[in-house]
Formats: sequence, structure tokens, C-alpha cells
Amino acid sequence: MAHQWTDQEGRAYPLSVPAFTNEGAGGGVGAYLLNRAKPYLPPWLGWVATGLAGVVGHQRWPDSAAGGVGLTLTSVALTGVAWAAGKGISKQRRLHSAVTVAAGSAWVTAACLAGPTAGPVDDLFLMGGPAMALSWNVRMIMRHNSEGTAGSSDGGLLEKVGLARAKIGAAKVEPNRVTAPLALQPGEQTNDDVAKALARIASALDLPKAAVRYTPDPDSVRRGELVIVPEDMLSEVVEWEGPSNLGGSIADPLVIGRYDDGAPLVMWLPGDPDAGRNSTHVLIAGGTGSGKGDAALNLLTEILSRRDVIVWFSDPKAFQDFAPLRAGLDWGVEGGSPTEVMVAAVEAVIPARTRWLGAHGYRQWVPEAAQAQHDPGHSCRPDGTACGCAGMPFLIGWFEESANTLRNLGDDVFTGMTQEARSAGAAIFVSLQRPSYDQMSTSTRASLPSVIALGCDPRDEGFALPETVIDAGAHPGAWGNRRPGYCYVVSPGIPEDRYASPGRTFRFTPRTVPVMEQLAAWAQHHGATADPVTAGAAASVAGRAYTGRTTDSGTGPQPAAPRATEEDAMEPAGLLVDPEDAGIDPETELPGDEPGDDTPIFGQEAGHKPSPEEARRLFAQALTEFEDEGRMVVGPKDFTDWCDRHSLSRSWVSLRLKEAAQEGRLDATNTTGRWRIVPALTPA
Ligand SMILES: Nc1ncnc2c1ncn2[C@@H]1O[C@H](COP(=O)(O)OP(=O)(O)OP(=O)(O)O)[C@@H](O)[C@H]1O
Repeated sequence: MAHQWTDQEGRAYPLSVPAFTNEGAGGGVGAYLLNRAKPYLPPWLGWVATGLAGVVGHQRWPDSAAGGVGLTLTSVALTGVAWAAGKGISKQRRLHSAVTVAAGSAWVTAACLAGPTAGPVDDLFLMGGPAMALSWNVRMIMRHNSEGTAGSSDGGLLEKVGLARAKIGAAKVEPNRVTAPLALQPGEQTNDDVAKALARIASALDLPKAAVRYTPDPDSVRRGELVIVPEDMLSEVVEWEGPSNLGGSIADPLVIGRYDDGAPLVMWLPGDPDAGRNSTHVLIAGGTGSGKGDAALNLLTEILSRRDVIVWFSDPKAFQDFAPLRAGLDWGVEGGSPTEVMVAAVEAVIPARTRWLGAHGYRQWVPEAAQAQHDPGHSCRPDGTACGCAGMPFLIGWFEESANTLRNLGDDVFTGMTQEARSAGAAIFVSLQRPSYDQMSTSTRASLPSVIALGCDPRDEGFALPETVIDAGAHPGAWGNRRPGYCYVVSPGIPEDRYASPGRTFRFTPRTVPVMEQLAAWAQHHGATADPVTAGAAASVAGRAYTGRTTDSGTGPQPAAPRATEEDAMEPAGLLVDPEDAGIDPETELPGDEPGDDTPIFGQEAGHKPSPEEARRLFAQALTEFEDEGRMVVGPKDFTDWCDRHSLSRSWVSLRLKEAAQEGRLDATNTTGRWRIVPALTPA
């Protein structure tokens, strides 16, 4: 698009390349050639003018001594002026100008005094003149093609945007992408200056801000690559067509969309440090309507199509977007207390998995760890013979809309969990409704090295993306929710110069639902099932709430996942103190807690009052019932109806819960007033 590459006067910038200009359009071959030749004519016109000056001057001052003195002085003065005027330009150009002026004026002087055809004067004109004109043409060609003279006084692009004297190297031109190395003035400019000038470059070229990016050279503070993508090829919506690699490994790339130059947008989860890919946790960040749901579907469909991974998935939005894939999950829960249980289970399986991997000689998870262990090199037996242990699939713990869950988990716990998960063959995924620090603390954000940053409020850009990527030209804030699916992906394994390149996810529509359902059925029958170590550790925390597929997956129905209670749904996952219990100090001895006095203090008027022993028995029974239902995290509010039925107060329940924790039947959680039931029958 030519207008984007030439300025208002029709002048080509150093960055312009033939592919993007339309010079010479229309007017026939003659007009075209004249148009192309125009910039090279001035030196030749200068040569002709010099010849005419010699002829005319000879008519005026033939053999005149005074004329000779005047002409010689004029010639010297002109040369001096040319040298002085070239102060701001490059040395070569200054010298070239001065030599040209000196040669031209000396010839005019000789022609005036001796005559243009006398002696060697005409030969000098015919040989020296064209040589001089040609030397200027060569300089022009060199400038357009490679050397670059941004910073010269010819109004170059870089000079216009405040980067005078920076040099642009040979540009690499692809169909919709121009990449040009940039070298800044030593000691005067840094890569930060370019980052600040990107918007002005976009303005000079009449392009959107995101079309101009800069990748600093990691080894130099004054070198980098300027990338310009003039046409937004992402405007076309591309529908999801199914998984990219059904039956592949989770270590293979996950294809979730495409970049603006058409290249596939890929991510890696388990690491291959030899290839610069470290195992990673992922944040999906985007404002409402930015396309977070479809971004997550792209990732989840890719993950479920791999043979060696299991997914534990929590979705407080009741699987609104993910229902067609639910059957493919190893464990799916809705918000509230089931999510608390899942978080506790993830915490519990991490050390167990790390121990197993270590015992089998794996420093980190690799696809071979998911196979039965028939290699003596990966045996847990002291005698070194093959152990044949079941393989351990990669584990993904995915928490949708998880701001509250994370906040209640606490920074230290989450940071520790993510650090340890990396050596446990596990990745944590979280998505946020609003990508901002009100939703997630700095240290929790720092524990998630990978991000899919979709459109957001401009103020939240700094939360979603690292500063270097924003400096390089990434601006998800410019999209808001007007460009659903547009995203920047920062993740280990992706070349860093891609971080600031926008991509777009594939779109999911009602037409894609049957394919997702087929994929979920495939995962159920052919995907991995939890290994005994992971399943055992999960069940030791979650009891029957852990519904992982059994080893004969697909042959029987999965146990129904516990549904969040209505109360859970109303409240964020991971609860703070129950508001109704906020005033209760669990340390205070209440009348009903006095030794030998278990008489309820409230609700005494309602029905039968159980005796203290009976009340304790009923309470123990209630805990067993919760456990049977898979509700493994409880607090006084879960006993509201129960209290009404048995004429017991919630304060009494609060104290009994604390007592049960002392007896080992319950475990404290990170949330005051919430307790995790320790399963009565812990699997071996
Ligand atoms: N890659 C894409 N290409 C085109 N349209 C898309 C793409 N991704 C999402 N959309 C469309 O954008 C709209 C908003 O998407 P979606 O509801 O997933 O956003 P969201 O970020 O999940 O919002 P919310 O937080 O409100 O749930 C939907 O109509 C969806 O079909």
C-alpha cells in the first residue's frame, strides 16, 4: 500500500521498498521511465549547466587577467562554502560535495579563460563531468538500497520521529512484513528511545500503533530490529477445525491460532530445556468480551487431544463454555467448596508426584514418564531391574475465573505450589475476569511465566504483559473488547521477537460443538488416566470428591462430580470467614462449651433438643455424610439446615469443628472458619 510508505510530498522514506510503492503507476512506458529516472537527473543537469557556464563565461572574459582572478577566487569560495554547509552530514558526503564543487568551478574557470575547447579542457568536460554525475547517482542508489542515510538532512523517516543519525540496515521484505535492523547513534541513543518513538513511526507511516514493533538486541543497548506489518491479516475470523495433533504428546506444540503474518500461534507446556523451553504455568488474561473463553477452548481442546495428560478443571461458571469437553476431563468441579477441595488435592499430589519422578530417575517430567516403566534406567527398585510401575501422565490444574481462589490461597502458598509443580510434571492454569493487580497480587502474577494476553483496559496492560514486550510495541489495551480473540502470547519456547507480534485464536461456534464432544469422547477412551500415585494422593485429600477416570476409562460412567451448592455459587471460590460467623471468636469459650454443658444456646424453642452425647454423635454423622457426598471442605454455614433440624446453634458447630480438627478428623484450610475433612478411609 504505497501511500503508507511515502510521505505527503510523495517522497520515499529509507524504509520504503519497491514492493510497497506504486511509483510510476499509469502514464505509459515513457512516463514510467521518466518517473523512475527523475531522482537521478539533477547531477546530469548540473553537468550541462557547468558546460553552458564555461561557454558563456568565455564570451565574457576571454584572456582577461581580472576575470581570471575573480573566477579563481569564486571557485575557492564556492568550495569552502560547500565544505562548511556540509557540517551536519556524513564525512563521505561532505567530501564528495566539496570535490564536486571544486572540480566544477575549476573547470568553469579554465573554460572561461582559455576557452571550452582549448587543450584538454573539452576532454576534461566530456570525461570528468559524466564521471562526477554518475558518482552521485551511485550514492543515491546505495542509499535507497542499503546504506541508509537516516539522519541526513533529506527528511528521512527516522529524522522525522526524533531518531536522527540512527542507521537502518538492509530490510528483509516478506509479503506482509518488513524487518529492518536498526543501529542507533553510539553514546547518544538507546533502545528505549526507539520504544518511545514507535507511535510516531506508526503515525508517520499512517499505520495502527500495533503495526510497528521493535525487538531490542539482547546483546546491545543501541541495536535492534524494527518490524512493520502494514496490513492487519488477523481481521479475518478463522473457525476452529479440530485438534492439530490428535494422539500426540503434551510435550508437542499446542496450536491455538495464528500470527499476523499467518504463522501458527503455538505454545509448549512441559519443558525441553535443551530447546530453551522450561515447564510453565499459564495466565489467560483479558477483559470481558475479549475472547478469553475461546482462547481457553483452543488450549483445552489441544490438551485433551494428547495421549499423556490429565486435566483437573474448576469452573465457577458451571461449564457454560466448556460443557462439551467435560467428559474428557479427569476431574471437573464448579466453584465454591469443590474448588477448595481441588486446590487442596493439587497441593497434596505435587510432592507425591515429585517423589515418584525422582525415584524413577526423572529430573523433570518427560513423555517417557507417562509410559509403563520398563526401562531399568528408570526403575524405582534398588537392584536396578525394571520396575514396571504405571506411568505418570502430565497434570494440568486449571482454575477459571480464579481471582478469589488465589487470593484465599495466599501468595506464599501459591508461589510455593507453582514452584514445586514444575518439577512434579504439573502446570497450573488460571484465568482472570479482569487482568489487574486488584485481582491478583504481584508475587502470584510473577509465578505464572506464560501469558495469553487478550484485549484489556489500557491501564491493565502492565499487568498482563512484561514491560519489555509493551516497550517492543505490544498494546492489548488498544483492542479492548473490539477485537475478540486478538492476543499476545509470551511463553518459554516462543522466539522472543514474536512476543510483541499479535495473533488471533481460532473461533468456536455452535458448529464446532459436535467436534468438541467427539474429542471429549476420544479423550475418555484413549486419553491418559491418573496414575496410582496421583489418584491416591488426590483421594487422600478429596475422598470421594475426586472423580478421576479409572484405569478402565470409558468402560463405565464417571461418578457424578459434586455440584456446587447454591450458597457456593453465590460466593466466590475459596471463602473468607463466613459473614454470619464473622463476629464469632473461635477462641472464646461459649456457655454451651462449658464442660458437661452442651446445651444449645440458640434455637432452643425449635423441636427436640438432643442430649450432649446425641448432639456429638449427630455431628460426627453429618461429617460422614458430607464426606460421602464429596463435600470435603466445610464450615459452620454448611450446617445451617442441620442446625435448624436439630435445634443446635452454629456457634456450637463452630466449636465442634475446632474440636474435630484437634482430633484429626478435620484439617485447617487457609481460610478462617473452613475445614477440610480428612477422609476416614484413606486409600493405601
Ligand atoms: N478468535 C476469535 N475470532 C472471532 N471471534 C471471537 C474469537 N474469540 C472469541 N470471539 C467472539 O467474541 C465474543 C466474546 O467472546 P467470549 O465470550 O469468549 O469473551 P470472554 O472474554 O470470555 O468474555 P467474558 O469474560 O464476558 O466471558 C464471542 O461472540 C466470541 O464468539
